[in-house]
Amino acid sequence: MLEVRDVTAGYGRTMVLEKVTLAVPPGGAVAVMGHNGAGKTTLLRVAVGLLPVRSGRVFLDGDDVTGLRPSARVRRGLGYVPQGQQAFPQMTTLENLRLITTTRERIDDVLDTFPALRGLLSRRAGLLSGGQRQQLAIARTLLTQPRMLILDEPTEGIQPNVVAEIEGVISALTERGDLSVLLVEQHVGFALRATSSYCVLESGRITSRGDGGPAAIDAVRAAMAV
Ligand SMILES: Nc1ncnc2c1ncn2[C@@H]1O[C@H](COP(=O)(O)OP(=O)(O)OP(=O)(O)O)[C@@H](O)[C@H]1O
Repeated sequence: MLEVRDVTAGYGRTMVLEKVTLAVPPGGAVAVMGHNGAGKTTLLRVAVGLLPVRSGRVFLDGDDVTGLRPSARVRRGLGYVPQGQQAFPQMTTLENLRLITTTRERIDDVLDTFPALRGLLSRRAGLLSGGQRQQLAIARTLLTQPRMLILDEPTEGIQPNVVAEIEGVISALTERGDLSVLLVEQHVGFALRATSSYCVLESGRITSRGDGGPAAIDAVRAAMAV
């Protein structure tokens, strides 16, 4: 589980987050929504340890990890998939996966979640579509066997006809029960279907939060229309 408690953080003298509190329970899935520039990526960077807090604390499985580097948080079960479908373009899909582990069983296990990648193992990552590269990026992170997975806008820049495929993969992950998920996502309908609760971030503050599910769409749209 992840808890961000009363966090204020920013860049230089500019504070982006103001006393943000958010918890992802064990096995739970929380969506963070908000307009461009609201501070969503900044919040994820604080959770991962890429940006220090100005005040407040970050807890992972109940332990205070505020002062820990990203690598130490990864060792404690945190997985982070940043924006932009990152992969090594000159390497094949399989080579990208084998950078994380060479254990074939673990790669096979992860490929069960991404059957679309099975036929692409010898293709260079630079030749994959955006949707395929996003699946590869998530697969690579899953190979580290995280208990807490953080995803930053996984459907961004993906062609509309394959967005549903990405959504299917993420919904399967949030339903696993042994994985907690924090998801930043612009597609409100999908984000609410895939998660059990949501919060809306506006100008670095959480202005609305509640249970997920399709019934929350109107509340989120209203919160984001302000
Ligand atoms: N490295 C940085 N240095 C200075 N300011 C930054 C930096 N990264 C982001 N910001 C600023 O912090 C604010 C929040 O940015 P952030 O990327 O967290 O927003 P976001 O909600 O994720 O937006 P988007 O949906 O566009 O990704 C913005 O005003 C942005 O310009």
